[in-house]
Amino acid sequence: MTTYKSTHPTARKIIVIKLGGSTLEGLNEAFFSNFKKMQEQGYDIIITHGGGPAINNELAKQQVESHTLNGIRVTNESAIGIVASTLIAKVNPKLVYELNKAGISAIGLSGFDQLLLHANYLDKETFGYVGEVVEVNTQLLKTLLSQGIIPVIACIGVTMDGQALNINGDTVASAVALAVEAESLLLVTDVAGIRINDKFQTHATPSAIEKWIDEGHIFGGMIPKVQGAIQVLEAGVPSVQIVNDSLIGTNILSQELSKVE
Ligand SMILES: Nc1ncnc2c1ncn2[C@@H]1O[C@H](COP(=O)(O)OP(=O)(O)O)[C@@H](O)[C@H]1O
Ligand SMILES: CC(=O)N[C@@H](CCC(=O)OP(=O)(O)O)C(=O)O
Repeated sequence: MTTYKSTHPTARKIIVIKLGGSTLEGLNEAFFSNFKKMQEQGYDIIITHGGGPAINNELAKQQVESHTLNGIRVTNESAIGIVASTLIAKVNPKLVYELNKAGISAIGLSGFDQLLLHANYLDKETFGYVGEVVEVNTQLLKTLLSQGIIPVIACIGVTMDGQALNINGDTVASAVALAVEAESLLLVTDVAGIRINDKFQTHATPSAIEKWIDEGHIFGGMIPKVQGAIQVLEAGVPSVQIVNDSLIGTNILSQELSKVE
């Protein structure tokens, strides 16, 4: 079993919460009040977000083609500008506004801010302008957290020569959770966790997840979620959950729970 040993200098533990684009329109003050409770319980919160539906709308409006491969958007030269401007100039400020209105001190960021998400091309031939995270500027995040400010991160990375790259929101959430040695990663989406044969799973192990992907029970946007979840769990983040906006969902466990009679 992997043991988790934090080298984080502050006593407060960090929860990384990823808000899926599928959920952003429906979030309300009741949901945001969960964040206040977490802060009162002594947790620092970092929010990352996607924006798949907003990006789809904008691409359609501008008649730019895009498709996904295993939940990752193949992003051509015309699409990257639209993806970046939708996430950074529309989705991110709207969410930051809602948070501040709900009394939560939040600041909007993308990978460009103090090289927050330094990225390289994932595989330019296959995916185009899609990134993988090379390094997260954890110092910037910790500085904001120490002031009681919640960083709200749009999933756009930047190369060393200033090219914006599209990174899946779940991948960014996992990279940030790993980098800050989070206590917990919450992936908030539009379903109550992983559903297999019409049954939502309360827990899932990496081996079961791999089987479900192979059998086609897990597909599309759920793939980067479970892959990120397994990666961070194996690297020592103690708790990873895929949940809906009532925070009901699947706990991803590093190994099978022993059966309770
Ligand atoms: N086994 C599964 N259980 C639940 N949802 C699944 C599963 N496989 C694929 N999905 C799909 O994944 C979607 C969530 O991913 P996505 O649309 O990318 O959401 P988000 O915008 O929150 O990242 C669900 O709405 C569902 O259509
Ligand atoms: C490379 C890649 O797939 N990027 C995603 C980024 C947005 C995202 O992840 O949005 P959700 O949270 O709604 O899934 C995209 O272009 O849709």
